[in-house]
Amino acid sequence: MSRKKTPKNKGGSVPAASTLPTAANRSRLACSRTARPGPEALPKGPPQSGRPSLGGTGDFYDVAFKVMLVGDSGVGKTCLLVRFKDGAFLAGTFISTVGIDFRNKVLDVDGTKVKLQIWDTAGQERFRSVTHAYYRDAHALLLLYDITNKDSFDNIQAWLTEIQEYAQQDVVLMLLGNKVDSTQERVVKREDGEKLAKEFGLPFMETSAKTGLNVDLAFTAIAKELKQRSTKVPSEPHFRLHEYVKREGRGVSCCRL
Ligand SMILES: Nc1nc2c(ncn2[C@@H]2O[C@H](COP(=O)(O)OP(=O)(O)OP(=O)(O)O)[C@@H](O)[C@H]2O)c(=O)[nH]1
Ligand SMILES: [Mg+2]
Repeated sequence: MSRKKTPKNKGGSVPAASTLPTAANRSRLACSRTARPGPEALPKGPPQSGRPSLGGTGDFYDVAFKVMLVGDSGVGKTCLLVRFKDGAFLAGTFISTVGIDFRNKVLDVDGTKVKLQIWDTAGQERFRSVTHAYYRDAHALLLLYDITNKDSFDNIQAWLTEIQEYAQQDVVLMLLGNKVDSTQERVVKREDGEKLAKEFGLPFMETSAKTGLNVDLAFTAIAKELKQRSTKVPSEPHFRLHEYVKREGRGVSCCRL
């Protein structure tokens, strides 16, 4: 497998650099405190499918995939991405994402460099039409709710309907119950999350962008699944996403908070 390198500050042929948020806007992507790009900085259209020529940071990679973070406003999508990309949690005033933005991260999956282009969408209703356009090119979706916010959990079914309507049929989907560090404020039981996930046949984990619990695991699991789907090496043992997540996912009681 030949290894690709995307030039710095230059998108690959697809999507065109002009359709992507600028580097300046990307650097402003941060959880809670940072300013978000205004509507004028939004990509003009959805990125086209095609790999491995995604816009990038200059990292070498073998295969590349687009992952989207979706869910109600305030569930912690931006924080989850910042935790995964930078290993940080910036508590403070909540600044809602405007439109859509992305970050890249390359993971080593059993010797294969897997590049994830992770799209952080705005949960607010008024940006739905913008984000809908991006669903069809997504290879994977992380659907989040907030364990301290019942509405965000109740809205998961509506999100699934939306996903069914706009995403590819074979999109890899995972349900995440975020903010598991907030034990006092919990209103959605872990079992309820598990039950819902089972009902829809989804892998499920509880996460915390604040402590980092299961954050790397969620993205790694997605990367493993996507890599397997794209490379299909017969000698490699079959990767089973549900089992992996169940086996590797850690409960809140076992971890530092
Ligand atoms: N305790 C706790 N707070 C979190 C966690 N993740 C996010 N938050 C807080 O929740 C608020 C919303 O987080 P964001 O990541 O900006 O939410 P979002 O889903 O990106 O929201 P939109 O951009 O409006 O769609 C912020 O105040 C964060 O500090 C978490 O894991 N634990
Ligand atoms: Mg956000």
